[in-house]
Amino acid sequence: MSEQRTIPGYTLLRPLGRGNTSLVHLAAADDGRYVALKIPHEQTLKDQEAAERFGNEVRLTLQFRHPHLVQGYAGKPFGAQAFLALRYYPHGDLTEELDSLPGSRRLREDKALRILADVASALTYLHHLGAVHQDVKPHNVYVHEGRAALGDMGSTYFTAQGGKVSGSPYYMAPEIYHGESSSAASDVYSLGILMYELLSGSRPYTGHSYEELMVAHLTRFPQPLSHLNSNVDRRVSRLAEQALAKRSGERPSADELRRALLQALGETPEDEVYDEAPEPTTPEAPTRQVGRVGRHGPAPVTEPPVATVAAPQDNTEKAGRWNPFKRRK
Ligand SMILES: Nc1ncnc2c1ncn2[C@@H]1O[C@H](COP(=O)(O)OP(=O)(O)OP(=O)(O)O)[C@@H](O)[C@H]1O
Repeated sequence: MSEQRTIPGYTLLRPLGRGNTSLVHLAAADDGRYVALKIPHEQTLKDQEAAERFGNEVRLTLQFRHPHLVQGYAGKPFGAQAFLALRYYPHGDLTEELDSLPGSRRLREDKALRILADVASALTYLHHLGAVHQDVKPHNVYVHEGRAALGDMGSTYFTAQGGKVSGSPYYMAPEIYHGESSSAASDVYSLGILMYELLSGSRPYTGHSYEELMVAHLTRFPQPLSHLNSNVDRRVSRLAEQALAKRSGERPSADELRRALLQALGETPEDEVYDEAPEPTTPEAPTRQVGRVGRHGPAPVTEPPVATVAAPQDNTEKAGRWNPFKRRK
């Protein structure tokens, strides 16, 4: 059991949560720092696809560096002592925060706008690097003192290298349901769903099955956000609608959303500046510089991110048709 494994250099203090892939503990590192220590389940290590997904998460989390991505401190992508040490967020993920709200799941506008602007900033960075996240949803957003960070790089890949298409059905763009590849625009669609959810208190599309959700995403149009919440800035409301355009080419970029959200907060959006900031990642391996992109630029990595593979139409599971409803929360 992963619960019984120990990771050298860390003292496990208490469990924080359990996901499909791993168990996460609050742990004290030997240097005194508290971390969220992700340890893959035994089952994850035995299953090649799941193990690669975890390895991908470790490598990309350590490679990327941005104030609104969950920071990785150290990790080991594969093997019996695979782990990922992350910045610890005492309030857990955003789903937990929304669930704990009294009454509705609606955040105060300024708080929601700030979280959304931060996630849009993280996506702007990833898209700038040519990567797609593929799993933007509250479960993968962590908030501390009002500022948000996007986590879970397990499904992330560089579009130039190709990768396995996936997503969570409540947040998945129409073209993904059609079996097309993920893109920056499909991340923007997921961000559009998150905008609706945080600013109106409910998701725009609901359903009890994968098929019902697919029909909703492909054929329905939600009410304008400003009708559901009169406090929402009309430009933000219009952009949220555009982010949910059925055709990917009609959606705004993550950066346009970031700018609109910051303007709605009364701030003057600045260009994101990316300069080089390499730092060691996995201690045990030589490093290779991937690119020069930023103050929030990626750290060196040991090898290319996982993620080769399956063309979208080949994404079949054992039972036949690919059905991410089974896998993702
Ligand atoms: N950095 C963190 N700080 C605090 N709590 C965390 C952190 N990372 C994860 N957790 C807690 O652990 C839970 C499980 O984490 P997560 O969902 O990332 O696991 P996973 O198995 O890798 O994911 P998945 O189910 O998508 O495969 C989260 O829901 C959250 O409660």
